[in-house]
Amino acid sequence: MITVAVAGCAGRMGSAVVDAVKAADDLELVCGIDPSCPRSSEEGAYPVHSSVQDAIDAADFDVLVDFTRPDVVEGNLRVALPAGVDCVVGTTGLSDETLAELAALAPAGTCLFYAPNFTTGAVLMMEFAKAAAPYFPEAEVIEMHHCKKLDAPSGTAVRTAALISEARGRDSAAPGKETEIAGAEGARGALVSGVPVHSVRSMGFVASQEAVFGSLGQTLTIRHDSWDRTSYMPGVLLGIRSVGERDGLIVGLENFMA
Ligand SMILES: NC(=O)C1=CN([C@@H]2O[C@H](COP(=O)(O)OP(=O)(O)OC[C@H]3O[C@@H](n4cnc5c(N)ncnc54)[C@H](OP(=O)(O)O)[C@@H]3O)[C@@H](O)[C@H]2O)C=CC1
Ligand SMILES: O=C(O)C1=N[C@H](C(=O)O)C[C@H](O)C1
Repeated sequence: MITVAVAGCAGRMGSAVVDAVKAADDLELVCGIDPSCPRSSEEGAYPVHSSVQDAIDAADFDVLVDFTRPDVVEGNLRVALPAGVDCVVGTTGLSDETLAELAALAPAGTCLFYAPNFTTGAVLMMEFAKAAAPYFPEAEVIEMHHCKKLDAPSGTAVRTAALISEARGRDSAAPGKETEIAGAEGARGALVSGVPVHSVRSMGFVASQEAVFGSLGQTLTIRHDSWDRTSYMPGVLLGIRSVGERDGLIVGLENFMA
């Protein structure tokens, strides 16, 4: 049995993870961590703590899952990793440098696993974008999310841009040569790893992304949509089941996909 604590258990993702862990025969939900936690406390089915330190003081668990906030996750990991708790992190907004620094806080045998996106479809979308990148001089990323998302651009878009940039080894030719219209700066998006990234926030979306490639007389669009947060759960459970056998920093669900 793998024992699990879920940070952000009252949130959109955290509450779905709680349900998925409870439904899995080989996993045991030890507690949640969430200072607001209305849903969990009402249900009363499992203890909910207001900090990771309180959770560690109260009970042992093998894995901490974190779906909290970009301004909270680092503090949670600074407590959990030195205590030797394997961490499965979906919260976006941490830089590569910070992830490496946090992983170094953990004793040998402890794993920090971060996936900017836990859906198999988004992992494949990024792999296909990486494969296409060398063949197209232009590439741009458009990501579309629900209005309550706190960060922009999305973690998936940042990772996709980095993969495109690595695969083609040069910046896009497009941005920077246009005349900016006063009051409309930013129309060409944010340059991430040399790739323009555009963020849309609207009701109706959960999470969608297009990687748009262009060359002479042709475009290639690679698109992924998550229409429901259940799409992330198989990947999160795979991460929980896999981290115990791994060590150090691992970035990306592709590392565990067969
Ligand atoms: N990697 C992936 O596949 C995915 C990643 N995400 C990422 O996950 C993160 C969470 O997203 P989402 O579930 O939509 O956000 P929510 O705002 O719905 O959930 C976050 C929860 O964390 C709580 N929280 C705040 N501070 C703490 C703390 N110190 N300890 C524990 N919990 C805390 C929040 O409480 P309060 O509301 O009171 O602040 C809230 O209940 C985001 O960074 C998002 O980008 C989302 C979907 C998929
Ligand atoms: O906040 C979200 O909802 C999502 N966040 C992740 C990201 O920033 O890429 C993953 C997915 O896009 C949903």
